Amino acid sequence: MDAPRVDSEVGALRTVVLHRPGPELERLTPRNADRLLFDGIPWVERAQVEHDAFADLLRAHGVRVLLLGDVLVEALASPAAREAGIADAVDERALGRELGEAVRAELRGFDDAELAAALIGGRAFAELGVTGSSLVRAMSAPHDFAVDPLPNLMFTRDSSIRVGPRVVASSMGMPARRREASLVALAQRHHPELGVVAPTAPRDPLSVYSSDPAVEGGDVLLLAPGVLAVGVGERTSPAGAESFARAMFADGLAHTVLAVPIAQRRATMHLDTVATMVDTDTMVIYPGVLDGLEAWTVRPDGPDHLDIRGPEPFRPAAARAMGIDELRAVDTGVESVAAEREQWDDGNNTLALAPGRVVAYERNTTTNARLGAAGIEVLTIAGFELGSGRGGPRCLSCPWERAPVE
Ligand SMILES: NC(=[NH2+])NCCC[C@H](N)C(=O)O
Repeated sequence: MDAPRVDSEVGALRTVVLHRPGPELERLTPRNADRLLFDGIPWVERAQVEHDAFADLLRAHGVRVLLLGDVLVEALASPAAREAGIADAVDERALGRELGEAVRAELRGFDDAELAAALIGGRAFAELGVTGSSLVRAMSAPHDFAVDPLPNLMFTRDSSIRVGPRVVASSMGMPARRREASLVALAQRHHPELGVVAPTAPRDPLSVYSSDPAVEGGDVLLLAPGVLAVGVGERTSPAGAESFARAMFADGLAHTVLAVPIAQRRATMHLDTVATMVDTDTMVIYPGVLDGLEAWTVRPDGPDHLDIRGPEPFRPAAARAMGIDELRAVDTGVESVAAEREQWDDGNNTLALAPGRVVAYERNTTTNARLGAAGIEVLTIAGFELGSGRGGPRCLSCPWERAPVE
């Protein structure tokens, strides 16, 4: 059987990985929300209702939805996966060696479902049975975390990146999200059906590798087969973009990478917060950056050498790399206050189900109306609670298979 592939942002979506938010969101408090990258305290049950509606909409359009929580439990049937997950979750630098070992021992006693819940939802000291002499334990409040929760796991876009048949485990820029990438990679690698093989041989048709300098999936757009745009800003560093580009070139997965500088701000944490593909030749781009967006065009030039040119305006550079006359941008209202409000609420963060058909948050009425006027079919979901972590339909989904675009 051929490996599933993703070669574009818009080819008909066949399979997608989502994560239904759960108890990990109940960990958020006003005291820790900033550190855990949330702007509000979500109502968890409502977030689940919204997420279920999103998954149902995708299923109604013929998309197979894989839920990360289920995938993880199945993967944890492997003893090696259990041990790797536990090793990753227990930070000896925070707990010390003795307490770390005690927490590991307790986690080893959990069944697969309990362990998955602990790896995702974290564990407070009060919820663990570990006793014994530990200064860390003695000096910690009962609700302090012995194992950190992963409330951003539902933003599956960021923690792994599928390009062609390859799955790249991201190297997360934010400390609060570092463990997500290894947990997701573990779930994928050990899952009997997803069956992604070991990370060792980079030229295997299917493999997972992570590039050490930071690169997060929300920054990576597959503009066209062989053409990637990589946002460089708060999450992805220039070194991350470069090592990602080199890996893509070495494995023949891209011929051009456009490095796109974006402001290092919360509102523009990833490239996909300001621009996403809505059709083979059309993007929705936040008007506040539309004219200023630039790109460095990076191409391979011999085995180790890179040909780097720029910076120049993004759209013509992208069009040239994609081999089209023009990369259209949907006009969502030049510099209007509505555009700024809706950018904050992920109005530009659409998920394409097929060329010209996207999922968007219903609240972004101005942006959605402009998309409709430009001939794009917009399917909407509620995102009042889901959006409190700042992420829209694209962030909430990791495409696992898309049909080729014509
Ligand atoms: N691809 C995206 N835009 N993802 C949004 C991630 C939101 C998440 N709370 C974070 O700050 O990391």
